[in-house]
Amino acid sequence: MKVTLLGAGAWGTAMAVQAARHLQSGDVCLWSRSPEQLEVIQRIGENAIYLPGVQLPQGLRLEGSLERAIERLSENDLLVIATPMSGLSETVAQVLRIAQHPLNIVWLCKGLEPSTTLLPHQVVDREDKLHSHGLQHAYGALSGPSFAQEVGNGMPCALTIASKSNALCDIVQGAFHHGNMRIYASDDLVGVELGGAIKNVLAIAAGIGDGLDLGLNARAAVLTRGLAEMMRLVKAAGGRPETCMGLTGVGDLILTATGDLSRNRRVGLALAAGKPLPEILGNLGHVAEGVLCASAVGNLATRLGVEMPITTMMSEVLSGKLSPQEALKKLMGRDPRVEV
Ligand SMILES: NC(=O)C1=CN([C@@H]2O[C@H](COP(=O)(O)OP(=O)(O)OC[C@H]3O[C@@H](n4cnc5c(N)ncnc54)[C@H](O)[C@@H]3O)[C@@H](O)[C@H]2O)C=CC1
Ligand SMILES: O=C(CO)COP(=O)(O)O
Repeated sequence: MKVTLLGAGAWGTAMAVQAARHLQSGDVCLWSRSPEQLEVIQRIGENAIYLPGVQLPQGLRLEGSLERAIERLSENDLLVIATPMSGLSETVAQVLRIAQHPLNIVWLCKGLEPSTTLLPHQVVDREDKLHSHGLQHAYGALSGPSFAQEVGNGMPCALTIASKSNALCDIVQGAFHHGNMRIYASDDLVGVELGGAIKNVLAIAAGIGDGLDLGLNARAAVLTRGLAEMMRLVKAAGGRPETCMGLTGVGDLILTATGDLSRNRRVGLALAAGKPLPEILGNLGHVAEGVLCASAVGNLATRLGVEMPITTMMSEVLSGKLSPQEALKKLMGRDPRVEV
């Protein structure tokens, strides 16, 4: 089997390394839009900017031509889009324009499209209608609790592939389920993708709480009530609330909200320390998807008539309308209610 990954950030690189650990030399290809980045990776054998300290396997092929990266794949191979959410629509459109036969396509990004509040699979659907010129591609979202650095270092990890196509789930398992990685299958795209988007916003909230020294009780309250918000929105959007109890919901929420490797949690910690958001994002050097999708999650919730107080407060903090302290006061000042 051949695998091509598009996007050589932290996660694309780590997943390329994971696939290359057991596939044949030359079967895994990592594409980057930046020739300068590829030249450095080639020279030092490491993606030092995005995934420092992880030696890339000799057999991992680096590619600067998008056409070559796509055209090497047959109908039984796998294409992985590893860009942030902001690059998904443009990248999938390019792929569909180049494709000469049906492809198996999965994406790794977590978030919503800010201007439309569409989930990743809905963005892909839209692009498919515009650019697939009659080819029937198979699509899916691969998500779950996974810090790139740990996967790059070969540490144990479990993920979920969500797709309507069982054949695609098998292909994804064939590419990544080996060694220290397990891949579970699901058909709940809405539940899997909304969990991945919302947990990033909640990780910012948990980071703010920890940065303000609000204590472990507060952290448990944010995670539990945040999970309730996630389940409500998933249900209203047509997904299965029980998906939120799995890897891509509570699993990823625990990881991201409590693990200091999380970029989203680190944004929250820095906001609590009073740093301005542009400075925080400038220093991060990576994407923090929760910052970009908090207001889209809030807008979707409003449209579907779902109450999401923690998410809404995060959106107000991130847009500069409220300070973290003011948001806390508002949350704690809410009227008592039944726990649902
Ligand atoms: N880093 C992690 O541990 C994990 C990240 N993810 C998700 O994967 C996605 C990517 O995250 P990271 O790799 O960590 O981000 P990153 O910030 O480390 O790297 C992003 C990469 O994407 C490239 N890129 C951005 N826009 C692009 C476009 N339009 N076309 C081509 N390349 C483009 C950038 O040049 C950069 O190389 C995010 O949605 C993130 O939430 C999911 C699981 C784990
Ligand atoms: O999605 C992730 C872990 O599953 C990575 O989280 P951050 O983007 O917050 O680092």
